[in-house]
Amino acid sequence: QGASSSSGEQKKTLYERLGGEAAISAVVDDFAQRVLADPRINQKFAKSNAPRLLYFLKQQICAATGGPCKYEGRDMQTAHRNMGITNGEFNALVEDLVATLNKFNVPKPEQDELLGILAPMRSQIVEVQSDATGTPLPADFKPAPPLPEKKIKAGPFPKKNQRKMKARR
Ligand code: HEM
Repeated sequence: QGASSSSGEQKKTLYERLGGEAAISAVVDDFAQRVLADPRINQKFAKSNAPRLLYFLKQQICAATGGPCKYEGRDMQTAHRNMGITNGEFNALVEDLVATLNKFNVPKPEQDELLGILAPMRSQIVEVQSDATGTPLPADFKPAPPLPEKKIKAGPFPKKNQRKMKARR
């Protein structure tokens, strides 16, 4: 694989190698189920709007892996502020993601590439340097509002004919 660029082959984006929109959507849905069932971290999600979270998570992963999306959510520090997320809880979330990636038979190189994209976000998300898990959500945490129904229905991925449609206007 390492020699592919010198021989002029096109390297597919991680987005394409993961399987594109349908695969990323299915992976995020499975991952979210695991997270919400994981007592090490699910308290943090108690007040949050799930459709909004899934929307932005899919859009962010699509964008970060070279897909056709633009991430329109809040930056990671702002989104996770005042949640008291620990290092141990960040690790637990990564474990849940790896379990999902294994379930979907995502090959190790692609898993490592995705985890490598997410790893630098740790310092923006973790507020408590501790291995503890299952720590409560601070009582004064205020979740972000739900997205408009229309936006959720349209989904986080650009419409396949969006470019054409815009040009005709
Ligand atoms: C690399 C790891 C992570 C990524 C890429 C990520 C990504 C995101 C994204 C894209 C959003 C939506 C932002 C928005 O609403 O504008 C979000 C929100 C949220 N994340 Fe994370 N996250 C990560 C780690 C974690 C961890 C470790 C926890 C808790 C254990 C967590 C808990 C939450 C919660 C509760 C929300 C909703 C916030 C609200 O309702 O205002 N995240 N995250």
